[in-house]
Amino acid sequence: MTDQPLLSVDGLKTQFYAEDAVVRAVDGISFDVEPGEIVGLVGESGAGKSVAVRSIVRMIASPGEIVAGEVTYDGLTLVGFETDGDELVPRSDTLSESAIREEVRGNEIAVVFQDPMESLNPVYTVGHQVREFIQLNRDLSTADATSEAIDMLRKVGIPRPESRYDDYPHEFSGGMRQRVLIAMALGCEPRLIIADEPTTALDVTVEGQILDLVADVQAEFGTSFIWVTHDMGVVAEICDRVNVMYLGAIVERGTVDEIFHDTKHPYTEALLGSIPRTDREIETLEPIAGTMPAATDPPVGCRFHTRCPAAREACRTVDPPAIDVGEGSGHTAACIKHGDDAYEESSPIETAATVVSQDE
Ligand SMILES: Nc1ncnc2c1ncn2[C@@H]1O[C@H](COP(=O)(O)OP(=O)(O)OP(=O)(O)O)[C@@H](O)[C@H]1O
Ligand code: NI
Repeated sequence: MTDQPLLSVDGLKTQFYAEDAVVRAVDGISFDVEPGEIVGLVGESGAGKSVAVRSIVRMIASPGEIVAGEVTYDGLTLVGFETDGDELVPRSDTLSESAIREEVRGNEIAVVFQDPMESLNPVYTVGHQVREFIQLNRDLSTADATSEAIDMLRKVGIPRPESRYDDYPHEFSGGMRQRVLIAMALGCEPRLIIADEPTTALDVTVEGQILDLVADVQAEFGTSFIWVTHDMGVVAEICDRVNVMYLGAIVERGTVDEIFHDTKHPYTEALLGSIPRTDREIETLEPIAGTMPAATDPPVGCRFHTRCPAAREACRTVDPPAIDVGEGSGHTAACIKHGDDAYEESSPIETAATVVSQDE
């Protein structure tokens, strides 16, 4: 492909500073989003998904800080650093926070966060906010924007949108508020929508409706999406490509087909095994052994080795790079099982996963 990616994330690192520890929430992730594609970001709770997408649009508040990496969107530098002596400092071409707020967020990139109240103003009616948001981003008369707002509210499954238009956010349930945010995002026709688990709180019927709507929008406008979820079922339904995240890092990346049918990373495998799928018996579901270590103190070597069923001695020392495991398709796995002699030559170690299976 000669096309430039719409969004490019390279080596992004974001940390939080606690009293006596540094939380390495996002620890050097890289991925691209091509025009018109839906990219999944999937992983367990605490993997760093929300911090990653917030970093992309520079919505990290103190005590958090983006400390390294680059994010470019359509030629604009959203995050960029250069060295100054032995320090990394923001590069001069990096957009200011106000420029990102005014020129990028909303009209170019719409963001749907996990908590809808973060984005809704309690003192204005829902309809007013949706209409204003649409008008801010599209050249529509108030009358046209009002009917567009009502139309979008209907499309995301809000019953009687004409009368709900004049209700305030607190008169909506959490699920309804989440749908309002999705309506806002879709209604302003951005080129990229970043959605952070927007359907997790909704029931499966509504979730299905919204995923269908996303597919329609994608087909009609060629909109790109980053879809954050911990649900592999959602990934299978709407994503083109997937990034699997564990403890601040992307451990496997590939097309949906590669991730599901040619799984290369033991974490992805465990994740798939722990989640209900229509093609598996419920009885075969197994939770991922052990718990994710704290992001203040990620394991040395491979960050997944403490829970990995396939871990060997070498996994304690080698921090695995993303290894190309496809045939030039971009399928990568950060696991030394694939093509590192050190793995072959070292012996299996006891981990949360192997101890559990011995107990059975
Ligand atoms: N404001 C904060 N201060 C300190 N640590 C934080 C803050 N926000 C997030 N973290 C830490 O960053 C890490 C990643 O959190 P994040 O919310 O990105 O995970 P997630 O993958 O989105 O999880 P979930 O699926 O539960 O939403 C966690 O260890 C979390 O505790
Ligand atoms: Ni999150």
